[in-house]
Amino acid sequence: CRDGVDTIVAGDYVVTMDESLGVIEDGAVVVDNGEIVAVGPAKDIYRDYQSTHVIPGDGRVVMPGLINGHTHTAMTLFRGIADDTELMTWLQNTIFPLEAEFVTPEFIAVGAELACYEMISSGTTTFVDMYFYPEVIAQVVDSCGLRAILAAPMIDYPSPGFEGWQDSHAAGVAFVRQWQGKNDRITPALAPHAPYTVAPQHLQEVGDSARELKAPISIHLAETYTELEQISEQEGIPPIAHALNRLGNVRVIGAHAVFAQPDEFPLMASAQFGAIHNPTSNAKLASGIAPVTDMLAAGVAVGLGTDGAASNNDLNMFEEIKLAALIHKLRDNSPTALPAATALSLATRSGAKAIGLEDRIGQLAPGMAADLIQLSINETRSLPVHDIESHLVYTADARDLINSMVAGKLVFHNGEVLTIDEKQLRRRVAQVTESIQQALED
Ligand SMILES: CSC[C@H]1O[C@@H](n2cnc3c(O)ncnc32)[C@H](O)[C@@H]1O
Ligand SMILES: [Zn+2]
Repeated sequence: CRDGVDTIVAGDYVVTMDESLGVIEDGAVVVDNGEIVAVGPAKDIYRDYQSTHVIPGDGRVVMPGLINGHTHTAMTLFRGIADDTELMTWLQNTIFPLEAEFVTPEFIAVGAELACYEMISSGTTTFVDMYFYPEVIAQVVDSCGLRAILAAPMIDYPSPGFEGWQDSHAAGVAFVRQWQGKNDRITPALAPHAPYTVAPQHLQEVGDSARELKAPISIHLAETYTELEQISEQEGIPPIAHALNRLGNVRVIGAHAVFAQPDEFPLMASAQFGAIHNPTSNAKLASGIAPVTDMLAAGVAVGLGTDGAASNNDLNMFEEIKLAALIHKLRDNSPTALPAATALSLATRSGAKAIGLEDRIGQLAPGMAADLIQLSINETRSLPVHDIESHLVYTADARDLINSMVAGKLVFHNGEVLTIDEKQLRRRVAQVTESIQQALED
């Protein structure tokens, strides 16, 4: 009997997302030193391990923490400020001007903490972000305990903190150098905004920098039909092929891929590429529905994201999982198009592959980081539970969250975010909101 492990987390079900372990009934997960050391039937775990910290499992399910593959954290402060327009109008007429006026390091500190609060309380344990002042976001992530890939924005146009390409590129490289190897939970990355805001030779420069730094890239790709038309006309090939050709052999996390073309799929599947599907944002901006089932069938790694809270308007991954499971049935005119298990995988195992962290997260198995969530399956409003995967996709939501753990440390317990001072956060959000509202009235 091995005693003294940090934590044992039990569940009526442990949904491992691991191919051989599958779903374990009456199971438990053993956590030590930030990692999972064993997963199995609870009776075996209690026979083999002891801990002073045992989280009981009656009426609960344990699963991998959710992975949000595409966010713009501090856009939480623009929630609901510009609804019901299409992407280019939304960006150019509203969002870019708002960002020019309001985005400062203090704005980012408040907005990013608000985003982390929301993600922690809705079961996300890892996210991939692309927003201004990533060094400020990194401090927030460091202290709130989440895991993140934080990508420094690069764009050819003036934007908060930058004149244009040269200084945004230099700042991105400096950010990666500053944060690489500093915190196990934080992977610094580079974020050329999109093929329509970053010139082809600049994409090539980012690719070179990313290779030199061994850093991943996050980029918006093929989000709208306008982008497909514009890039195809300018470059003679569609946006994803264009970006991957220019960026070269480097890990690329491509947000949206709504207009991914079938003849791009083989390249997407063979490159170090992941497509992040953002169903709510794509629906709200009327961009379209990404060909997720076709990409999966072609072997492309696909993850799931919310996008920023200004185009969603929240960061709740349970909504994305359910919406993905529903809209692909409609798109493909088939109820079996995206089964519950596949939808769950987009936010866990497949999502981890799409962002290049499949060796650390996305499954509950020995050797993986101890990033997991425990949800109630005993709420009267959602009884009974006949099929746990169906329950997690179509019925469960953030209200069911009981515990959330990242790298072996609890960040959420019984309705409380343990790593963020909620009262102080609310005061800071109120101050920024008032200043935005005042400026908009003037
Ligand atoms: C360069 S930092 C990120 C930049 O992207 C903007 N943005 C937010 N959502 C989207 C989207 O869906 N497509 C393209 N660009 C988006 C954000 O406002 C920042 O300016
Ligand atoms: Zn985005």
